[in-house]
Order: sequence, then structure tokens, then C-alpha cells
Amino acid sequence: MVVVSVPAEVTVILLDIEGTTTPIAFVKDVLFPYIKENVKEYLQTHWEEEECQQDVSLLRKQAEEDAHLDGAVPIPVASGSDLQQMIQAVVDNVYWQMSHDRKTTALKQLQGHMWKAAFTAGRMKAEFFADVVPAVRRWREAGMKVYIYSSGSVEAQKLLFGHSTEGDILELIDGHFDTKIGHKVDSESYRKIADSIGCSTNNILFLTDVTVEASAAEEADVHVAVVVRPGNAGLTDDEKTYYNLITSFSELYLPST
Ligand SMILES: CSCCC(=O)C(=O)COP(=O)(O)O
Ligand SMILES: [Mg+2]
Repeated sequence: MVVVSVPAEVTVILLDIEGTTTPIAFVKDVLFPYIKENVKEYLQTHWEEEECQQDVSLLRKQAEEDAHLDGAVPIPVASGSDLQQMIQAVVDNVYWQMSHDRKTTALKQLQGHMWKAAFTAGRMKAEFFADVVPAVRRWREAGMKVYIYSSGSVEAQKLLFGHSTEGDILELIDGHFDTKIGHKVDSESYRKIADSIGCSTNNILFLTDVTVEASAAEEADVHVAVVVRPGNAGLTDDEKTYYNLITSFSELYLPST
């Protein structure tokens, strides 16, 4: 087994979800199809609710910003539009964004609200790779703080950790960040996360499957390791040489343990 040593200055482990703690297949084959199958009915049922109206407003704002993109789907303003046409426009916009795996705050917020019913009713349970929970427990026993940084909304992250096949493991996580702090490919986001936690960027080790995210974090002086899991996108030879790679969290060696 290859072992990657965690630098002594690291006190915080920051985890990506999809492709790092959780199989991409769970996201692509369970979470995302649930949205596609239920978005129309969800909008019809919840349309009058404040939360749903806020989600639609955010999607409309995003659609305005996306207007220049090929195939972008506009969402008309409420007044003067037929309700069913409006709902269909939102559905089409969600489908279009999902077909491009967009990580916009607007899409992620709606998805989080939609998953709430499925998770809280016990109809869906989040999957974590077998090494994740034991490793997080060990890190915490060794005095590390463990945070999540995912494009999935904080609300959705809490649903996953609160309703998993391993039970409610939310208490293992010290805090959550999503794209409201900035995008994961933007190095400034990692500086803001360090500020918010109250540490230096070089006190953080970020684990992700996506090398552009690793590169952005590294630019901010965050330590990184790239996580290679079944079903993840392949890496180039240069990426394999450049980054510390782990295939399991158990391959991380903490000097204090
Ligand atoms: C609460 S995560 C749900 C999955 C998701 O929507 C997503 O975009 C995952 O992105 P990540 O940044 O964790 O790779
Ligand atoms: Mg990921």
C-alpha cells in the first residue's frame, strides 16, 4: 500500500464528496435521476411556497447570466406567463443545466430541497466508501478537524451525512462549505474557507478527485491529495506524476497517530 504522509502543519482535512467520499455512481445513478424524474411534480406541488419561489428566482437569475450559452433555456418572469409554461421552462432549464453537470448555486439549491423529502422519509440513503467513516473517526481522535467542501448545497451535504447507509454521521463533520463561498476551481474560495475556519491555508489538506480543484487549492497554498476511486475520471500521466494520489483514506498517514 502506498502511504501519503500528512504534513505536520495540517490541522484540518477538507473533503470533497462526489468521487471522494461517495461513489460518482451514487450521484449519477441515484441522486440525479431522482431530480429528473420528480422536478416537474415537485414544482407543481410546491410552487406557492416561499422556498420554491426563492429557488425559481435564483434559477431565473442564473438563466439570465447563461443567456449567451449555446442551448441555454430562459425562464420567463412570473407576470403574464402561463403557470404550466413557466413550470415547463424551469424543468427544461434544470434538465439543460444537469446535462452539462453545471455546479451553479441555483441548481444545487433546488436539488437539495428536492432530496430533503426522499432522505427524511428514509427512501434514500447516502453511500460512502467503506474507508471513509473509520478514517474520519481516526483523524478526529488524532485532533484533526474535518470539513466538507462540495458543489452540493450545505443543506444537501447535511442530508447525505445525516441519512447514510452508515447511519447519522453528521456529528463527525465540523462544518460545511458549498459554492456560496465560491467555486471549487477558484483559489480564492480556499482562502475564504481558511478565514472562515480560522486557520491558515497551509493548515488544510484538501482531498478531491478533480485535478482542477486540486490545482486551485494548491495555488492558495492548501495541501492536496487526489483521490482515485472506482468510476472516477481518468488522470493524465502528468497528473499521476505531479499529485499525491490515494485510493483509500487509509493511505493517509498522520504523524501524530
Ligand atoms: C451533497 S453532494 C450531491 C452531489 C452534487 O450535487 C454535486 O455536485 C457533487 O459535487 P462535488 O463537489 O462533491 O464533487
Ligand atoms: Mg468530486
